[in-house]
Amino acid sequence: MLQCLRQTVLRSNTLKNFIYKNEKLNRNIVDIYRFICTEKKQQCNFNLINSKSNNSINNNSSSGSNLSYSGLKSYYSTHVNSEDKKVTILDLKKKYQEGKPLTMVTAYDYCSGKEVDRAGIDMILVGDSLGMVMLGEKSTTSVTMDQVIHHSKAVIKGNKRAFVVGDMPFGSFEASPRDAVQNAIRLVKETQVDAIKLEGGKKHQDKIKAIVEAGIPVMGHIGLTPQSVSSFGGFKLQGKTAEEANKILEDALALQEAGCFAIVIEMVPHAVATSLTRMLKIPTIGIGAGNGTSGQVLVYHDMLGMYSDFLPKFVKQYANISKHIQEALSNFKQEVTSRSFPDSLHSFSMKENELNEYLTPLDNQKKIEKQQLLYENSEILKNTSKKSTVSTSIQEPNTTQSVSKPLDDNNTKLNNNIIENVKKQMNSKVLEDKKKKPKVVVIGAGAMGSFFSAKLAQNNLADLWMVSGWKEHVDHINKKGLILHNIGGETQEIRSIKATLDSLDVIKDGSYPDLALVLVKSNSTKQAALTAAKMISGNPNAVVLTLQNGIGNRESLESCIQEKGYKNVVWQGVTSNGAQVVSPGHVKHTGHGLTYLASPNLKLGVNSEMLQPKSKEEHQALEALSEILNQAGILTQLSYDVDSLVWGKVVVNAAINPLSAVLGVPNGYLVQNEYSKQMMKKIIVEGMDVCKAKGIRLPYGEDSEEGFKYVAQIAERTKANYSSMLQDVIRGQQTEIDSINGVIVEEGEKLDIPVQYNKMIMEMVLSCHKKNDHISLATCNK
Ligand SMILES: Nc1nc(=O)c2c([nH]1)NC[C@@H]1CN(c3ccc(C(=O)N[C@@H](CCC(=O)O)C(=O)O)cc3)CN21
Ligand SMILES: CC(C)C(=O)C(=O)O
Repeated sequence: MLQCLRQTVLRSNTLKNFIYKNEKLNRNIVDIYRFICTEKKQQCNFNLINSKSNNSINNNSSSGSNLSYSGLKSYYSTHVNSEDKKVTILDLKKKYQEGKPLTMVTAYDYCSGKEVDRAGIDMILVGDSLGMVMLGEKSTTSVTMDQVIHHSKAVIKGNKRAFVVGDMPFGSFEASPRDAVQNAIRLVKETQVDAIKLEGGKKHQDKIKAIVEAGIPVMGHIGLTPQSVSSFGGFKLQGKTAEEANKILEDALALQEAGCFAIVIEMVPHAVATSLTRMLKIPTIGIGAGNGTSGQVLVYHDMLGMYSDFLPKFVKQYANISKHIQEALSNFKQEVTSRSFPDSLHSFSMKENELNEYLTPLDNQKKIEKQQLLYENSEILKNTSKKSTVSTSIQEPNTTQSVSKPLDDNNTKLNNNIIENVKKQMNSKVLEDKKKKPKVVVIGAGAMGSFFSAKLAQNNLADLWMVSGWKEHVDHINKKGLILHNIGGETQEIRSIKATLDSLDVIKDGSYPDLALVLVKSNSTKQAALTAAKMISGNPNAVVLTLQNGIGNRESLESCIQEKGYKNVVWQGVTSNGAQVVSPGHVKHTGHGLTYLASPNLKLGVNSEMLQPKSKEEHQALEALSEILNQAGILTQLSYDVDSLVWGKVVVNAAINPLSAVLGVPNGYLVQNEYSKQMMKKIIVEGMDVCKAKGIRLPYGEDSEEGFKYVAQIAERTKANYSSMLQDVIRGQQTEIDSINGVIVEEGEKLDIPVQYNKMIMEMVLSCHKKNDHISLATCNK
C-alpha cells in the first residue's frame, strides 16, 4: 500500500520537488517563512514548491475576520462577525475540498474563546497545553479530564460560531476503547464541544473507531505527541529519518481509516507533512509542519506573546501582548502611587444637597474637609457625562491585521543615519539620560499647541519652546507661566516654557530642536513650514511632527522642507484630546482622547520583526516619541495607516465643525436637532463615499450608519464644546474649511462622487469668513 502511494508521488514528479525544497528549507527556512507570511495577501501558491496541491495556501482570507476596530461597541458585543453561523463539520469539509486553508487556535477560557471566535478562526482547540500555559506545568501529562472539562465549559460560553475541539488528556483513553468512549462522551456531554482530539497513531485505531461509532467526531494527532514527551526525550522534531517518516505516514493512514475527520501533525519536516497531506482524503492541521498542510494551528498564548517559558521555533508571534500588559500594570502602579488614579472620570458623585446634609453634622469639626469634599464631588459630577470618553478611547488602531508586509525599500526615502540618530537621540535623551532633555519647539500656540506644550513641559520631559504670533499669550507664558486647567479641576502653573514671537530666538544659542511639533491652523501651514524648516536647519536628525486637522498638512510641510534641501522626516498624527485657550496664558484640557502617531514610511507593518532595517529603526524612533508623549500623560499609540487616521478624522470634522460654525451652536446640539442630524448624515455619507473610492479604510468601517453613529458619539461626548471652526468664525478668523470639507469636495469632484452637501456647507462657512461682524461670543453663548 505504502509502496503504491510512493509510486504515485514519484510519478507525479513532486518528490524531486520536495527534496529540492527540503534543502532550501534547511538552508534558509526563515526566509521562506517570511515569504509565506508576507505574500499571504497575494495569490500565493508557495511558488518555491510549485505545488499543485489543492491544499496550498491561496489568497482567500475568507475567515471573515474583521480585526480592525470598529468601535468599542463591537468589542463588547458578542457578535461582530458577518459570518456568525455556527461552523459545522460539513463547513470544514467543504473548505478543505475547495482547497481553502483551515485555521485553528487554542483557547482555554471565556475571554480567549470569545476572541478567537470573533476573529473568524474556523476551529478552537481546548488543548491539553492548558496544563502548561494555564497551570504552569512543565508538560501536559498531568492534565486531567476534570481540568479539560472545566476549561472547555468556559470556552464554549465565549464562543458563538467556531467549531470547538476538546482534547483528551493523557490517561483518558489509552487503556481501552471502553475508557475512551466513556471519557469522550463525558467531555462532549458536560461541555458541548463539537469534537474531541486524541494523541497517537495506529495503536489507538480501535479507540478512535469506538468513539467515532459513538457519534463523536475525532481529530487525530501525530508527529510530536506531547503526552509521550518522555519517550521522545523532549519536545523534538519527529519524522527526521525515512524510517520515522514512514511510521508517521502509516499512522496518518490508520487514523484516516479509523474515521478521523482531521489530523493534527506536529513538529515534522515540511516535506513529510506535505506529502502525507496529499495522500490523505481528510484535512491535516499542521503545527511546526510547514506550509503544505490543509490548515494551521497555534497556541493562543504563543502567537500573542503571552507565554514566556519557551518559544518553539515554529511559533510566529503576531503580537507582544505581554509587553502591553507590563506597560499597563506599571502605569496603574505609578498612577495609584502618585494618586492620579482614580480621577474624577472614574469616580462617583452624589447630589450636592445630599452631601451637604451628610456633611453638616461633621462641619463644625472639619470645615475645610467639607469644602474640599463638596468641590471634589462637583468636579466628578461635571465629568460624569464624559465617562464614556475615556473608557472607550483605548482602542487598537488597525494593527491586528498582521499582514506583516515588509516595506519596500524604495518606499523609505530615509537616510539610515538620520533614523539611527533620531532613535539614539530620542532614546538616550529622554528615556535614559534625563539631564539631556530633547529640545522641542511647538509651532502654533492655539488650544492644542498650548496643551501639548504644557503636558510636555510639565514633567520636565522636554526643553520646550513655543512659537506663536499671539503677543498676550506669549507674554503671559514668559512672565507668569502657562496655566494648565486640568479636567479634574486642578490647575498647574508651568514656568519652564519659553515662548517667542520670533522663531529665531529658539536657535539663537546655536542648539537646534530635536522635534518641531506643528499645531497651527491648516491655513497657516505654509508659513509654519518655513518656520519648521528654519528650526531644523541645523539638525539633520530632527523630526517634524504635525498633529493638525485636515488633509495635506504633512505633505505641505514635507515639500517645503525638501525644497529647502533638508532630508528630515515628517511624521503625522491625530489627537482627540479636547482643549481650549480660555484667556491669554490659560489653556483648559476639556476632553481626554487618544493620540495616534504615524509615519508615511510605515505602512501595514505590524510585527516589527518583519520590517526592513531602515523602517525598523524609524519604527523604534516613532515608538520612542510615543513613549515620551505617554510619559507626558498624553495617551499615545502608533498607527500604521496614516490615510485611515487623517481621513477618519476629516469626515468627523467635516460633519461637526462647519455645521456648528454656521448654526452657531455647541456640538451637542447637532445630534439633538433632527434637521442638523440629517445634514450631518449627508455630509458623512459623501465623505465616506470619497474615502471608499480612494480605497481608504476608515477606522469606523464603511457602513455610513456606523459612520454616523461614530460621529454622533463624538458630538455627544463633546456636547458642550464650541468647535474650533465656530470659535474661528466668531473671532472673525479664517477657518480650516479648505483642508476639511474642501478636500472632500476636491477629491469627490475628481472621482465623480456627489459632494454637493459638503460643497454647500463649505461655501456657507466661506461666506462667514467675511460676514462676522454681527456675531459675538456672547450671542453664541446664549
Ligand atoms: N505554549 C505551548 N505551545 C506549544 O506549542 C505546546 C505547548 N505549550 N504544550 C504542549 C506542546 C509542547 N510543544 C512544544 C514544546 C517545546 C518545543 C520546543 O522547545 N522545541 C524546540 C526544539 C527542541 C529540540 O529539538 O530539542 C524548538 O526550538 O522548536 C516544541 C514544542 C508543543 N505544544
Ligand atoms: C499544540 C496543540 C496542537 C495541542 O495539542 C495543544 O494545544 O494541546
